[in-house]
Amino acid sequence: MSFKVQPQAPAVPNRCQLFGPGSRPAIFEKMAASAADVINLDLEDSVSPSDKDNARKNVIDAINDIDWGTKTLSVRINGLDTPYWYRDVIDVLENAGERIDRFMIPKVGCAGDIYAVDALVSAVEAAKGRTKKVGFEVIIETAAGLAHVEEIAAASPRMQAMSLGAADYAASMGMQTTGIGGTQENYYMRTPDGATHWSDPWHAPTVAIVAACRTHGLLPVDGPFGDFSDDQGFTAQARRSATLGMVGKWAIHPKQVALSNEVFTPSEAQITEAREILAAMAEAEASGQGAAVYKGRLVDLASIRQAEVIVKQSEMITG
Ligand SMILES: C[C@@H](C(=O)SCCNC(=O)CCNC(=O)[C@H](O)C(C)(C)COP(=O)(O)OP(=O)(O)OC[C@H]1O[C@@H](n2cnc3c(N)ncnc32)[C@H](O)[C@@H]1OP(=O)(O)O)[C@H](O)C(=O)O
Ligand SMILES: [Mg+2]
Repeated sequence: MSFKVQPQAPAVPNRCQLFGPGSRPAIFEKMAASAADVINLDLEDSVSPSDKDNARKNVIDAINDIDWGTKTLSVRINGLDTPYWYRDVIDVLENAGERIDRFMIPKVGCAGDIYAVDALVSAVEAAKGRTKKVGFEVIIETAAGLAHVEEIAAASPRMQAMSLGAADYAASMGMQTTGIGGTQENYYMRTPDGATHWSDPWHAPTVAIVAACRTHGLLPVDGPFGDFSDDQGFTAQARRSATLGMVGKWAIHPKQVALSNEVFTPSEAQITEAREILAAMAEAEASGQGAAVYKGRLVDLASIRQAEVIVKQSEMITG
C-alpha cells in the first residue's frame, strides 16, 4: 500500500440505479416502489428539448411529494454544452426540498466541468440556506471523460459515484456499433484452429473508471444495457463488471432491477467462502504464519483483504 491510504467509497448500497424520464411522471411511484437502491430522475437524453421545462417541474414535484423511502435519490441534469443545465440546477435547488441526494452530471470531460457545477450548486445552496450538501455522480461517456477520468474523480468533495455510459461513449469514440453495452458481434478473437470468441469492448473504460474511483473513494457503477429483452446478456455484462470491481449497474427497465441486485449482492456461497478464508488466516496468524492452504490453494494476507471486500459488501446490504 502506498503511504497515501486508499479512501473508502461511500457506504451506501448502490447495486442498481433505476432510470426514468422526468417527462413520464406516471412511472415515478413505480420507481419508488421498486427494489432499486438508487433512483435517477432524468432531465437529459430521455427528455425531448420541447419537454425540458415540464420535466423539471415534474421532477421537483416528485422530489417533494413522493415517499422515496431509504433510496438514494438522484437527478440527472443536462450536459454543460446545452442551454438547460444551469436551469436544472437552479430550479431544483430553489424549489425541491432536502430529499434530493445527488445530481448526476452527464458527459463530463474534465475537472473544470465539475468545478463549474460545484460553483453554481454552492451558490444556490448558500442563497437558499440549504443545510444538506448535494452530492455528485458523473457519467464517463466521452473520449475526453475517459482521458481525464482521474482528475474528474478527484474534482470535488461532492463526488460520490461514476458510471460508464456505453451509448454516448461508443458515439464519442467513433465505435462502429449502435448497441448499448454487451457483446458486440464484430469484436471477436479468432483462434488458430478457426474458433471465435467474443472479447469485451467495454473492458478498458470499466477498468479505468474502477481505478479512478478506488483511488479517490468513489463508487464505480456500470451503466445501461439497452436490450432489455436480453436477461442473460444483461447478467453476463453485470457479472463482468462486478468481477472487475464495480458495485452496481443501471436499469433502464424495471425488469433489470432484480437481475442487477442479484449480481451485485454477494451470494451465500461467496460469503461462506470469504468467512472461511478469514477463519483460516486467523488460525494461520495465531500460529505465526502469514500464509495458509485453503481448499488446496494459497491464501495469505492479501486474501484477507479480498475476503473482507465480500464480507463488507454483504454487511452493508443487510445493514
Ligand atoms: C443510453 C444513455 C441513457 O441515457 S440511459 C438512461 C435514460 N433512459 C431512460 O431513463 C429510459 C428509462 N426507461 C423507460 O423510459 C421505459 O422503461 C422504456 C421506454 C424503455 C419502456 O417503457 P414501456 O412502458 O414501454 O415498458 P413496459 O415493458 O410496457 O413497462 C412495464 C411496466 O413497467 C412500468 N415501467 C416502465 N418503465 C419504467 C421505469 N423506468 N421505472 C418504473 N416502472 C417502469 C410501466 O409503466 C409498466 O407498468 P404497468 O403498466 O405494468 O403498471 C446513457 O447516457 C449512455 O450514453 O449510455
Ligand atoms: Mg449518455
